[in-house]
This record gives sequence, structure tokens and C-alpha cells, in this order.
Amino acid sequence: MTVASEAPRLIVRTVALRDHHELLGHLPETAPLAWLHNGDGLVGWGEAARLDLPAENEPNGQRFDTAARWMSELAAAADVEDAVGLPGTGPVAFGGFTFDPRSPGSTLVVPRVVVGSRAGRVWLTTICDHPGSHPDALLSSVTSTRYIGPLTWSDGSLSAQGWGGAVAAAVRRIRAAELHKVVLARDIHAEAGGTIDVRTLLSRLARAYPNCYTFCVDGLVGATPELLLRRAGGDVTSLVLAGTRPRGSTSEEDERIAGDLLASAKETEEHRYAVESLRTALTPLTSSVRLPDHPELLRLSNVQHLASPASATLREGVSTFDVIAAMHPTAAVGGTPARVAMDVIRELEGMDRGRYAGPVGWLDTRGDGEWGIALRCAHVEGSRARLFAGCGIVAGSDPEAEIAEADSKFRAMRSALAD
Ligand SMILES: C=C(O[C@@H]1C=C(C(=O)O)C=C[C@H]1O)C(=O)O
Repeated sequence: MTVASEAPRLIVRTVALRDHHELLGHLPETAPLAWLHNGDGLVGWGEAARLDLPAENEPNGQRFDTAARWMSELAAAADVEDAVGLPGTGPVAFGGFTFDPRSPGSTLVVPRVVVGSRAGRVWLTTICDHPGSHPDALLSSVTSTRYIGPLTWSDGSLSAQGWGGAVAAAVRRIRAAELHKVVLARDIHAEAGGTIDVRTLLSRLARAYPNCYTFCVDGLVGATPELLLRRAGGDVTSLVLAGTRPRGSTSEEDERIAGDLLASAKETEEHRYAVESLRTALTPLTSSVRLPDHPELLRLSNVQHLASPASATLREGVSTFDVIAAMHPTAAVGGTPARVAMDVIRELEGMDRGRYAGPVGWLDTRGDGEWGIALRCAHVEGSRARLFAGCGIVAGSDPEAEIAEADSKFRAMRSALAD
């Protein structure tokens, strides 16, 4: 691992490609990078530059500023020929930030090779250190994906019942007016007989959740429905999710559950905190924030959510990392008030979330990019996968119902791991 604080000088070439194979078909097994949505997106591999950010002790530390500075230095020093000129062409960094600024593990990776596709255009970007050199990784042959094999499952920091106890404790604290909402998560572990081929997980997730953002950055792999921020020029969009119910087994049952979700005072309260945290974060950085008056329904194969699509126009000079720093953690993954919720999470979950529930995505040197909230994901290391799922807790939450909701959220990664 290279720990770099100064950005290196890179030679970057983006050319149009005529053939459009499935993006995932290009990926080698080692350290793949991916961001996919409805078949479009970016895949990358190799490592031309990397920034590993230390844990911060200050609650409002500097990690996003450091990342922004590193990207600007990289852009200023790079020799770029970009024959395509779309968001995601030229130099690109994939990144993942820890949920808690006190946790180590936030990172940005600039790959050696990127293949991208967007609205019928396909491109290849190579990133080298010397003029005329070819990234070795480009020449490496791609092996076919492997099955995962049998898995052994175990609890993470808390058993389901133990976590239910944490939910009950959170409800008591909310009822005692310490806070309004907190999102509590738990982890579970899977152990395979050999190294887990992350590409197998990516292709299963992309197939099962085409409307989600299927990602892989530095071993964190998942398919999140929650878009933290898409930036194209001065326009930003976001999709706030909070409020969840399972899918029905018949269309009648599905409709009935959806009706309950849309009408539930508890779920709309949970959703409102998430919307308000986004509005508060974006208002100082934008000229206007557009949000619907009432949430819509977002249906995924495992769950349905209350969803509010947001859009805004950024003020001059605001960087993508300024926006991410202001938004994270939204009350969809932290709580309200944010600081109290962060302390309650540290105290009650009994684990380090790592990059789960943190911002994950990519950024180019124009500042365009897409960042999701890392949900429905697992941290995969060798033969082990650590899966995460969390639920928003408010005064009306019931621990048994939250255990069931977390199980349905785990299902995305559990199914991806099952051959
Ligand atoms: C925290 C997670 O999901 C978040 C919590 C939700 C809820 O509590 O209803 C819904 C969507 C996400 O914002 C997760 O999937 O782990």
C-alpha cells in the first residue's frame, strides 16, 4: 500500500472504444474497482495513485479537505489527453470514506485503467507515470469469475437478540428526549473455503439490483439504493431514503404493504429527519434545493423504501468534497441531532462500521462524480466477508420489527454470496 500525501505526476489518455462489452467483463480478479448503474458506469483496476487518510480525533476533521486538495494537485500535475470529454473521462479516483471520522480506512484510488460507459458512449482511460509507457495491468488477462462455495455464518459484534436490546435502549433514550432518531446497525460474518471472487458478487448484485449503484472500492462491495450526491457541472442530485417495509409475496400484498408504508406516521417521521438533514446541509452551498412535498415509493427486490429525490444548483467555487463533507452523515445513516446520534451509535453498536454507511463513489478532475451511501454491502478480505445492515430508530420503533428489517436488508449481500 502506498501512503501518498503528495499527488504524483500522471500521464492520462482517454480514447473512445467502439465495442461495448459488459463493463464487468473487463475486470481482473485482483482489487477491482467498480461503480455501475443500469449497465452504465466505470470499472477500473491497477493503482496509479492512492491516498490513505488517517483517523481524525476532531469531530469536524479535515479528511474531505485533504482529499479535495490531493485531487486538485493531481489534476494540476497531470498531462491529460481526453478525446471523449464526459463525466468520468480523464483522471478518475474511486473513493470510500469511513462512517466515523475517528475510524481509519478512508481512501482514494486512481486506477491504472478505467473502462467507462454512459448513454451509448464507451471509453478507455489509461494512467501511466512516463510518456509512452503502458500500464501492465492493461495487458493482464482476465480470468473467468469463480463460484463462492459453501459459507460458514457467524454473528458480528452482537447477536440479533443482543442488537434488539440495543434498539430497545435507543428507543428509551429517544423517549427520554436525548435525541429524535438514531440509525443502529449490526454486522454478520461469512467465511468461505477460499478467496471470495468479488467480481462474482458484483455481477450478481448488478443483475438483481440494476437501479441501485453497484460498487466495489478497496474490498467494500455492495449495491446501494441511496445516492448521496451526483454532480455534473453545477447541478447536484441526491436520493434520500428512510422508511422501509418488506416486499409482498403477491401484488395485492405488495400494494397493501406499500400503502401502509406511505401512510405510516412512524416511517414518515423517520423519513422527514433524513430529508431535513439533507436540506440543512445543502442550503448554504446551493442557490436552491428542490424536494418533493411527499416521499415517493422505491421498490427493490428485497425491500421498499420511502424516497425523496432532491436537486440543487451549486454556488460558484463549491467543490464536490465540500458538499460531501456537509452532507455526511445524513440522518438516513446517522440520526438527529447528528452529534448525539454519532455518540449513541459508538456506544450502542459495539463495533466499528468501517466504510459501511460512509460515502463511496468516484470523482473526476472536473469535479463531476457520483457518490452513494455505502449500504447493502460487505467488506470482503480474502475468504471472509463482513456484512452490514442498519435501521432508523425513532420513538415508535419495535426491536423485533427492526431485527426483521435488518434481515431483509442483509438479504441483498446474502443472496449475492449464495451460489
Ligand atoms: C441503514 C441502512 O439503510 C438506511 C435506513 C433505512 C430505514 O431505516 O428505513 C432506509 C434506507 C437507508 O437510508 C442499511 O441498509 O443498512
